[in-house]
Amino acid sequence: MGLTVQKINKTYRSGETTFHALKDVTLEMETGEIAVILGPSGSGKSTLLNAIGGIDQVDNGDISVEGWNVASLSDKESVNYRREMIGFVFQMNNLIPNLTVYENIEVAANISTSPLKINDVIDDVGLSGMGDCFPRELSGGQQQRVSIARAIVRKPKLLLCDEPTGSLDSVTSKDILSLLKKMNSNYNITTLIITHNEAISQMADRIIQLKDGMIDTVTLNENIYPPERIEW
Ligand SMILES: Nc1ncnc2c1ncn2[C@@H]1O[C@H](COP(=O)(O)OP(=O)(O)OP(=O)(O)O)[C@@H](O)[C@H]1O
Repeated sequence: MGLTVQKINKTYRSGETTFHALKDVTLEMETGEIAVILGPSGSGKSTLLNAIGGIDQVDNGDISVEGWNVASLSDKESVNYRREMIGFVFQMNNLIPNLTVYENIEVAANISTSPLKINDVIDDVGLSGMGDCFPRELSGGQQQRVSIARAIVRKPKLLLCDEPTGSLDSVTSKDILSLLKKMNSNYNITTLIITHNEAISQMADRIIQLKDGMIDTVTLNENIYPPERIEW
């Protein structure tokens, strides 16, 4: 079933002015794919991701994610949709500073009916033995690993990443992208990554270029590189 977005429009209004942030955006992804959304600042990348993630409503059009009709969910249904279907990873990891690594992941696990085992996820993201650490004791890359663990523990079907390597150096970025690739393969999670960094598109099955709120191009990538071999 995957993901289908059909002719969605989103306008922001403030006072007299209206800004058309998404214009007839149509795209699709198959289950288990990795797609990258590229585009200049202000082209609508986050608006699109937030609409797909059920954080923000669109004006019209359809969004379907593994059978959920996202554009027509009530507030309560969209809470369930996000809880059952979506994992988010942001540039700023938003970890809770006075909770340990284990507890940060536990908070997310507790809102799921059948989460993964927290210690297994800690191992999966390469933080074995660090469950008792506090975020301030970790590097930026390790903190981002915790936020990926927090997203994964609820077994989402769709992982939405907004500039997941935006504050990391190139070596650490590749590590984080490798981890996202591993999670994508291990759990068959459809993965959508927003980035400013065109190099990241080398690891994606599908490259979506946005321009002025519209889809500029969609390219199916035939030469996929593992993240560690990306030319930065
Ligand atoms: N809440 C809002 N109210 C008014 N305008 C908004 C709002 N959110 C976004 N916009 C506008 O919509 C356009 C698209 O914003 P969006 O954040 O989706 O772009 P982006 O491609 O993700 O940019 P960036 O790469 O800088 O994060 C921008 O021009 C932005 O100013």
